[in-house]
Amino acid sequence: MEQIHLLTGRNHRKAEAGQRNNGGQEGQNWQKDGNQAPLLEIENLYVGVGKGREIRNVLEGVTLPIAQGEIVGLVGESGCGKSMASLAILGLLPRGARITGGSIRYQGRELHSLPKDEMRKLRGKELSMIFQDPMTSLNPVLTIGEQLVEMITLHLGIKRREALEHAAEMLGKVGLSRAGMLLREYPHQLSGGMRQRVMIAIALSCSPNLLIADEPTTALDVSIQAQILDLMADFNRTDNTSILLVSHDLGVIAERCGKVAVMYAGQIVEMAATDRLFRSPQHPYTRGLIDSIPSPDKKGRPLYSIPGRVPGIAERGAGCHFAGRCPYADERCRLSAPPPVRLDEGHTVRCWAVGAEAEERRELAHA
Ligand SMILES: Nc1ncnc2c1ncn2[C@@H]1O[C@H](COP(=O)(O)OP(=O)(O)OP(=O)(O)O)[C@@H](O)[C@H]1O
Repeated sequence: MEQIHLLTGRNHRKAEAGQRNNGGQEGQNWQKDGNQAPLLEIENLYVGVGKGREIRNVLEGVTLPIAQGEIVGLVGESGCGKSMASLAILGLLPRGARITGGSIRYQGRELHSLPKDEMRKLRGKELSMIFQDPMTSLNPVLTIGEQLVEMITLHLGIKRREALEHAAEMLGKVGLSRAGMLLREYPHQLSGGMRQRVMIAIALSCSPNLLIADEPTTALDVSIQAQILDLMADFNRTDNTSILLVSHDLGVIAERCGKVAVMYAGQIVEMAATDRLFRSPQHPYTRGLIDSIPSPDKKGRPLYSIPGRVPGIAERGAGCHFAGRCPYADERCRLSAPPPVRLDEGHTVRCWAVGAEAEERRELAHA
C-alpha cells in the first residue's frame, strides 16, 4: 500500500497547491471552518436515460467525496456506471442521458446548474479527463503541438510562443523526449503508450485540480501501464492533483488509491480507505472482486469469477441489485433496496447483512 503512505504527507502542500491553481481566491471558499471540505462532492446523484415514464436510472444515489490531493479509485465490472459517473462530473453525459437528482459540487459550486460557458472554462483548466483510447480524444488531423497549444492558450491566456514552450515542457514532464519534433507530429505517428502520455500532457497542461482517468491504461501493455500510472502518481505528488482513477481492475486500484468506491449496477455499494477495504471488505460484491484478483498464491488454481453478470438498466428490480448473484441473498434483499449504512469513519456499505441492524437481527435469531 505504498500509495497510502504517499498520501499522508500531502495535506500540508494543499495550501500551496491551492494558491498555484486558483490564485488563492476560490480555494478559500471551500475550506469550511478551517477543515478541508472535499474538492468535489457528488451527493445522491441520479442519472437517467429515456423519456417520461420510460426513464431509467443509470446512476442511483451515487455519493462520492474527493478531497484535494486524494487519489480515489472507482471500480466495478463493465456496465456498472463508472463512465456515466465520470462524464456527469464534467457535464459531458451522452445525448439522452441527464442528471435527474442529487448534486455535484466543485469547491462548493453546483456544477450541474453552471451555465455552459462557465462549465467549458472549468473543463480542461480545473477539471480534466483522460480516456481509455487516446485515439478517440486526440484530433487525428492536428499535430500534437497544435492540440497542446490550443488547450494552453485557451485556458491560460498566454501567447502562442510561450504556449509552445509550455507544451514542450509538458511533453518532457510526461517522459517524452525530442519534444521539438513531437510537437510537429500527428497522433497516428506515435505508439499507443506515447499517445496516452500526450493525452496526460494535454490533460495536465493547465494544472487541473482534478484529473478523471477513465480506464487510462486498459488498452496498453503491462509495462507501459505501470509507467502511465507512475506518471499520474508523480503529478499527484508534485502538483497535489486529485485523481479519480476509474478501472474494472481492483488490483490496479489497490496499488494506487487511498480510497476506493466499489460500484455495482449504478450504485456505490461500498466505500472505504483502501487498506480497510482490503482488510475488511463487507459487501459480498467487494469480496467477490477481491477474490478475483490474480495473485502468486492463487497460481495453478482457476481464478474465481463472480457467477452471472451485471443486470442491465431495464433488468434492475426494486431490491438489492446484487441479489441475483449473491450467495447470501434472502427474500428481503430481493424485495427492498438496502440503504447505505455508515460503519465507521469513511466506510459505507449498502447491504442488508451489514451494520448494527443486521447484527441485532442475528443476535435475536441466535437468542
Ligand atoms: N448513451 C447511453 N444511453 C443509454 N444507456 C447507456 C448509454 N451509455 C451507457 N448506457 C448504459 O448505462 C449503464 C452504465 O454504463 P457505463 O458505460 O457508465 O458503465 P461502465 O461501468 O463505465 O462500463 P465500462 O467499464 O464497460 O466502460 C450500462 O447499463 C449501459 O448499458
